[in-house]
Amino acid sequence: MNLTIIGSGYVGLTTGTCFAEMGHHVICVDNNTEKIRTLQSGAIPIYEPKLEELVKKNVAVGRLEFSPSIAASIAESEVIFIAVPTPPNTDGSVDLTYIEKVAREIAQALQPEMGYKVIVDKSTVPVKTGEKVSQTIKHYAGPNVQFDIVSNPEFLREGCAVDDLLHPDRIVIGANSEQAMNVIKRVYQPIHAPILETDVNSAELIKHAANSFLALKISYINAVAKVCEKTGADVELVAEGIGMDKRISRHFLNAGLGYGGSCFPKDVKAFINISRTLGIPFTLLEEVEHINDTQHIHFLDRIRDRLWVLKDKKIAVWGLAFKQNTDDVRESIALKLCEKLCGEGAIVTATDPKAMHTAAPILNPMGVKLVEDMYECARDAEVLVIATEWSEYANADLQKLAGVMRNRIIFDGRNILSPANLRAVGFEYHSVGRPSVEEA
Ligand SMILES: NC(=O)c1ccc[n+]([C@@H]2O[C@H](COP(=O)([O-])OP(=O)(O)OC[C@H]3O[C@@H](n4cnc5c(N)ncnc54)[C@H](O)[C@@H]3O)[C@@H](O)[C@H]2O)c1
Ligand SMILES: O=c1ccn([C@@H]2O[C@H](COP(=O)(O)OP(=O)(O)O[C@H]3O[C@H](CO)[C@@H](O)[C@H](O)[C@H]3O)[C@@H](O)[C@H]2O)c(=O)[nH]1
Repeated sequence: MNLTIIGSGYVGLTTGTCFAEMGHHVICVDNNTEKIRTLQSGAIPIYEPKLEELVKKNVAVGRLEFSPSIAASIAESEVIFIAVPTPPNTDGSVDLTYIEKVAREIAQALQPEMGYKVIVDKSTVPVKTGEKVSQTIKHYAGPNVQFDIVSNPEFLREGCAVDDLLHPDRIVIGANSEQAMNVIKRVYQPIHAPILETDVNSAELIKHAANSFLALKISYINAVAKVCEKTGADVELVAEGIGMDKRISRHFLNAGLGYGGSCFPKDVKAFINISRTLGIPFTLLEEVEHINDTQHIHFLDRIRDRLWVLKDKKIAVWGLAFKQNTDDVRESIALKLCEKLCGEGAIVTATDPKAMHTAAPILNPMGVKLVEDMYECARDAEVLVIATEWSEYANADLQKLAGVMRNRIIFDGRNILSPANLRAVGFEYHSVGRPSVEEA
């Protein structure tokens, strides 16, 4: 099938590439001409495991192309996916100006002689956005243009997007016409996954409800972690114990510094706002957000309790990306922590295996020194803070680390190190919701 993806950012590029891998002919469009030039030159603007080789392979066989023009791409495509940003406004509502602009651009490009088109929203949008997109296209397109709107929310996780796209838990297709439903089912025909067929509104709501529920699990375990800290219980054992119940499951019960990234913070905010606008305040989600907003502050309080005054103390931070296996620092808790440490006058050095270039424009003005090598980053530090769950840090050479630090003190915000191993090397070790290993 011939597909166009409008928006060649994280979702557009990864889904477009995976659609090509599934055998479709895909044109990824973006209005950022610089990005399109980069992609056309063979470079990949984001770090995502397995993506580069798939892009190269599918470009080489002519299944994947990049274009700055919506109009030219739409003419050739049966299905048009929208994957543009839906960022938060200051009041938490969703900024839908990108979606509205694309709807107008599609409308202006559609011609009756092009035949029936399916326009699919892949961006995360408030319930009832599909209706607005449909009205907008009808309003701006000429008469006799035939199209349907479908909602097909995307559930990929950054860092494992390719596997998530090619082996998803489920595919949700929200369509109000059988014809549109059948077209999108053909798009996904090569994928072996259950398909949930819904109306457009339900599909849109599934995405916000799913992300908010996952965020709720994280805030829940982080709240439990605080109780563990006060009582000497171990949150890892508690998570295991509750997660063994299949109705709960162990997934997304990793206590830590809280959730970041381009999705959970904005989507929880959006769902709170959508519910409030509908006259049904979702106070449970307000608490989820509050727990997340205060989680890293509580962690910082614990560092301050240990060092007393942070001013002029050298603190090393391992991890800047919002999670492992990505160079994305959007809403990264690690950066918030760096900002607060700098704000108190600490001398902060930081490192990350992939996200130094994305973090640098934010951290350089704060005075954070970025150091490539993780051990050099920790040299002479009074405290090492682990802020992202990279496997490099989980597998750190503790003897080597002990040799470079001024004090052997670690604050592990992601619970990736083993207290027993740290005790053996003589580290003082503090983590989230687990008993500390005190100074030898
Ligand atoms: N990042 C994720 O992991 C993820 C996962 C699932 C869903 N989503 C949702 O997908 C949507 C896109 O997110 P993203 O992370 O890919 O954003 P992104 O910022 O990485 O990419 C969006 C792209 O759209 C382009 N764009 C904006 N306006 C355009 C226009 N008028 N014409 C053509 N291109 C245009 C931008 O230049 C950018 O390249 C959001 O709604 C997000 O919530 C994101
Ligand atoms: O048990 C956990 C799991 C995750 N996190 C944190 O939660 C954030 C988000 O992690 P993750 O969900 O793995 O990454 P995303 O790429 O943001 O993916 C989420 O957001 C996407 C965008 O909507 C959805 O498509 C995905 O299904 C959803 O998992 C990160 O800061 C993680 O460190 C925890 O603190 N504890």
